Amino acid sequence: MLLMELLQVKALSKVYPGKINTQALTDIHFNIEQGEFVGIMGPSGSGKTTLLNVVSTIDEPSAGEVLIEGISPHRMNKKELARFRRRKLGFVFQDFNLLETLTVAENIVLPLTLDNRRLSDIEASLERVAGKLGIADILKKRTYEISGGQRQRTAIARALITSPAIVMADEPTGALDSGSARQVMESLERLNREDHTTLMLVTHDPVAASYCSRIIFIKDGRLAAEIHRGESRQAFFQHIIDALSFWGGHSHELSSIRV
Ligand SMILES: Nc1ncnc2c1ncn2[C@@H]1O[C@H](COP(=O)(O)OP(=O)(O)OP(=O)(O)O)[C@@H](O)[C@H]1O
Repeated sequence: MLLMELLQVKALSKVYPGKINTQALTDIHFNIEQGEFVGIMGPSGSGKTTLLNVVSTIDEPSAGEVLIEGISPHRMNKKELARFRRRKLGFVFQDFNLLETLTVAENIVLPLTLDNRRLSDIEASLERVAGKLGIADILKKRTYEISGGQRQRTAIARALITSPAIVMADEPTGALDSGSARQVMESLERLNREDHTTLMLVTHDPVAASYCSRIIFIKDGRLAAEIHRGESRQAFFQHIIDALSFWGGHSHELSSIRV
């Protein structure tokens, strides 16, 4: 497949109005190509979540433009935007956002049932994503009966079931122990490698970030640096640590971490 700019972010700024305005993002430019796995890092308060929220249409930009597959979702009306989100975007959150009263399977297929798909299509899609995420054997369980890592893999399966253009994740490993975090990141890496799923995630965890193919650092709401992964995840991890100690962002916590 030809490389294509799946996401284009142009001159993006975000101001939160208040007694004193907060300039959370200033003149951000970057692109994500189809099949990339991009991490966003930076110190606390640097604007990572704001960036993800504006790019993922949860929030509105104050200036500038976001294009997804060449289309500007921020110009859509409410109904168009809801449909665009459901079909084109996959969301993964730190705290999973699963419905406790539903089973794992029911949670995963929710976006399709909301879209009135045929039952046979829904079942085929469920089988496909559950297999990919290694959760085929827990589909009948309720979400309170499964582990944190399994919950997050359920949430990822739900994000993927519509075959979205891009999956966006905010601290997907933030609520997990290191072993479950690793499994979740390995699942995401596999989805990216085998299916060319395009992923954008915000993380402060350099181990999680080392599974990405590119990291964009932001500081004080501006783009600060960008690094690419070569062959080895170990070497990329070291690059990330070096960049964090230069640009700021949790590097002091890392002295004893194993990759
Ligand atoms: N809803 C809001 N209203 C006003 N100011 C906000 C709002 N959300 C974030 N901010 C401010 O915007 C700036 C960027 O915040 P943001 O949450 O995007 O940073 P972050 O890099 O994700 O931080 P963290 O790593 O701590 O989650 C901060 O100064 C923050 O206080």
